[in-house]
Amino acid sequence: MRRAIYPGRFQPFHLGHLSVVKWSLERVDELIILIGSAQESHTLSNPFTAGERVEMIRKAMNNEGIPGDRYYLIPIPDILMNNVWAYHVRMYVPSFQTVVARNPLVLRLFREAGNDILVPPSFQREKYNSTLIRKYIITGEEWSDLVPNEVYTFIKSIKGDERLREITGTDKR
Ligand SMILES: Nc1ncnc2c1ncn2[C@@H]1O[C@H](COP(=O)(O)OP(=O)(O)OP(=O)(O)O)[C@@H](O)[C@H]1O
Ligand SMILES: NC(=O)c1ccc[n+]([C@@H]2O[C@H](COP(=O)(O)O)[C@@H](O)[C@H]2O)c1
Repeated sequence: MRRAIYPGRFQPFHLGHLSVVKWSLERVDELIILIGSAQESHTLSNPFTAGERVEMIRKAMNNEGIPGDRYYLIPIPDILMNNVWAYHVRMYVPSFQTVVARNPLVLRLFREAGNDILVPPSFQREKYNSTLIRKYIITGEEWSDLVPNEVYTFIKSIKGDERLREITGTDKR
């Protein structure tokens, strides 16, 4: 049984992330989706709480028909010491052999800790990246086609778009 871990902040979870998840599940039996920077919320770079990210990802996975026994969703707060982060992560999650990532620091830290690495292809990264989506939410440009439908509906339902505009001072009220 091969289990991999896929770390990200998922602020928000977009169609590129979903493609990475599907790509990974074609190669491993189980995927641990590590929701990083779990302590962060209500900021420009990290508008959503860890719990909200759990919810939006699970809704997207359900809608895709990805069975719940093929993945874990585990939020983990950051720590100050990069050097021991991979070991910190190990403490919170089921055992894994492989790491799925494109983030160079994440790759470096897990490689040094002795893990195998799987680097997914870039799925239209110029379009599917959370920074751009957060920018579109703030400027009012269309972003619904960049995220799974359930993520869009969920963010609207918690007024996450209004939150982001409000904390950046671009809310019209
Ligand atoms: N479109 C994509 N195709 C392939 N990998 C991606 C894509 N978008 C993000 N990733 C990878 O998924 C992991 C988690 O990404 P992350 O949550 O930081 O998303 P992001 O879109 O890069 O967000 P941000 O712009 O806020 O940094 C990283 O390894 C990142 O390189
Ligand atoms: N020292 C640490 O706590 C440490 C080190 C490397 C990555 N991380 C986290 O892993 C996640 C990686 O995801 P991103 O690719 O979205 O940056 C982030 O939440 C990042 O903060 C944490």
